[in-house]
Amino acid sequence: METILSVKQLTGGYSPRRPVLHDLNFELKAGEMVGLIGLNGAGKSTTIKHILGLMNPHQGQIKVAGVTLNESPQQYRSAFAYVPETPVLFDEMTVEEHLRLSGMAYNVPSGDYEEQASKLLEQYQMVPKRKAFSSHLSKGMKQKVMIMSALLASPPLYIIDEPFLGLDPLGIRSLLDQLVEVKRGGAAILMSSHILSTVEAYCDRYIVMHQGRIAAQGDLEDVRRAAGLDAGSGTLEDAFYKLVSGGAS
Ligand SMILES: Nc1ncnc2c1ncn2[C@@H]1O[C@H](COP(=O)(O)OP(=O)(O)OP(=O)(O)O)[C@@H](O)[C@H]1O
Repeated sequence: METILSVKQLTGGYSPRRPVLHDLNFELKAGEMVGLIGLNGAGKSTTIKHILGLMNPHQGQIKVAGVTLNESPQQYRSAFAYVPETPVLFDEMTVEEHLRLSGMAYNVPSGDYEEQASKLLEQYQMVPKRKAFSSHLSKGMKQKVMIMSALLASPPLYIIDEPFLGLDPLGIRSLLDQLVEVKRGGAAILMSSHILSTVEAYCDRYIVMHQGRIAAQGDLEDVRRAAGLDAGSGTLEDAFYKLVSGGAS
C-alpha cells in the first residue's frame, strides 16, 4: 500500500532549546485509520501542528503524498484536510458558502460538488441550516461544517483532532460511518481522541504518545506487548493505562 504520511526522526516543539517531541517515527498507508492517543500534554496536537506545516521540525522530516512542505507546498497542502478540535469558521458566511469555498479550494468538479454537498447536508441533518450564518450555529453544528468541508475535499489524508467532543450521537455515528467509507476508498486517516473505546473499535493501528515520545505503536497486540500484557488479554485502555502510568513490565 502507498505511504501517504511519513514522519521520520521528528524532533520538534515551540523552542529549539526545549523540544516537546523526541524522535517520532511513524507512517500511514492508504486505506488505514490510525488512532493517536496520549494523556493531556503528551504531544498529540504539537505532532499534528508539525504535520500541518504550522511548525518547523528541529530535526527530521515529514512527507505527505511523497513530498515535504519545502519541496512542494501546493502538493503537500492539497493532499490533506484537517478537522481541528475547535471549529474555525467565518462568522459572516453560511453553511453552504463554507462548503462551496472548500469545494473550490480543493478543485472539486461542480457536478460532484452539488451531489456531495446535498448528500452531506442530509447525512448530518444540516439541510434546514444550509442558509444559516455560522455565527448562528450551535457548537456541534459548527463542528459538522468542518467535517463536511473535509469530506467534500476528499483528500488522500484526513487529520482529525478530537472529533467527537461537540457532536450528538447521530453526528458521531455519521462521522464514523463516513470515515470507514473514505478509508475503504483508499484515504488515510490520523485521528486523535481520548475516547479509547471508539479508537479501539474503529482504528487499524494506534500510536501511543507519552511525554513527547512514542511509547508504543501498531495493532492492539503490539500495544499490549509493549505494555507487558499477555497476548489476547486486555483492551486498548488497559494497555494504555499501563504504558502511561509506568506500569509496563
Ligand atoms: N503554544 C505553546 N507554547 C509552548 N509550549 C506549548 C504550547 N502548546 C503546547 N505546549 C506544550 O507542549 C507539550 C505538548 O502539548 P500538546 O498540546 O501537544 O499536548 P496534547 O497531547 O495535544 O494534549 P491534550 O490532550 O491536552 O490536547 C505540553 O508540555 C504543552 O505544555
